[in-house]
Amino acid sequence: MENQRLIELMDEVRKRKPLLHVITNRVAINDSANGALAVGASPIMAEAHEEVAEIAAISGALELNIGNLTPYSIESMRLSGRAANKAGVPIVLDPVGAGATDFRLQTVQKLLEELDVAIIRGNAGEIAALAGEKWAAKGVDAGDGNGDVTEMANRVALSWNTVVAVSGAVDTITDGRRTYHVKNGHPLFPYMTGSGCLNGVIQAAYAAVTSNALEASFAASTIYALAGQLAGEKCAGPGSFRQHLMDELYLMNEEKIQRYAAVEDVTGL
Ligand SMILES: Nc1ncnc2c1ncn2[C@@H]1O[C@H](COP(=O)(O)OP(=O)(O)O)[C@@H](O)[C@H]1O
Ligand SMILES: Cc1ncsc1CCOP(=O)(O)O
Ligand SMILES: [Mg+2]
Repeated sequence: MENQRLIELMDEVRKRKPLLHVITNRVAINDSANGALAVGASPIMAEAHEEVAEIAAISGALELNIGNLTPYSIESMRLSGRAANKAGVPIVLDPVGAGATDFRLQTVQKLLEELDVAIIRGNAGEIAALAGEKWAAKGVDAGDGNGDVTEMANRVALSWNTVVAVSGAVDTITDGRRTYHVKNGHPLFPYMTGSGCLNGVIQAAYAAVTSNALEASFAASTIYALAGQLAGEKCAGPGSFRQHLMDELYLMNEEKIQRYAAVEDVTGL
């Protein structure tokens, strides 16, 4: 995918300011809302059963994040997800900690069976859990494993007919046929809790402006990782990284993308 297309999509998000319906965990909720605003989207965090279907149906995209699951929030996800599917609103799912407990994994599998999900975004441990691979995930963190991340991502994408974005030092984005790597990023990212969750919200912002989920996910992954890279170069530790990340998302522009985006089409390699 050409850098020019990334830039067009970035401009489109800023121009259209899509409404994003986000159901997320209480750790990441504030940074997720601020990051959505920084890229030009308009977030609403809502999980009351009385209103979620209505909000999902009028949104540009719906993001479901299972970081703090409760029976109540699971029902919020089902109700909003069904309304989104009915209205043709794309859904992004972040399977936070899917490798940590059976409850999380089973909830994700049930959501995927019931809903048509455009993008699954997770770290390697979470995608390995969905692929049924052995992997030493560590709570909500990626942990360690020997599996081939690209192969696992392709498999998960094909089984659920979706796009999979695996984050890490290198991000892998695939629909099971075409696969991209994004090499931007910064080692401070894993020190900011909720940075993966915010990535998911930005995937939703881009999914709201194109019906091509693969290009949405690739653009969101690249712009987010690059913003983090530029933020990391300006700061000393996790506290100021968070502030600089918000600034760099807001300040992202054509020149930075043309100069620094480190992406590769690895299809068939
Ligand atoms: N070691 C790393 N080096 C550079 N960038 C990273 C590294 N780990 C994660 N990232 C970046 O951090 C962002 C959040 O991803 P990640 O930390 O994997 O999510 P999660 O918080 O869900 O585990 C992604 O954009 C990814 O590119
Ligand atoms: C620490 C924690 N515990 C439950 S959700 C959560 C946040 C996880 O965020 P991320 O996946 O973005 O690191
Ligand atoms: Mg995560």
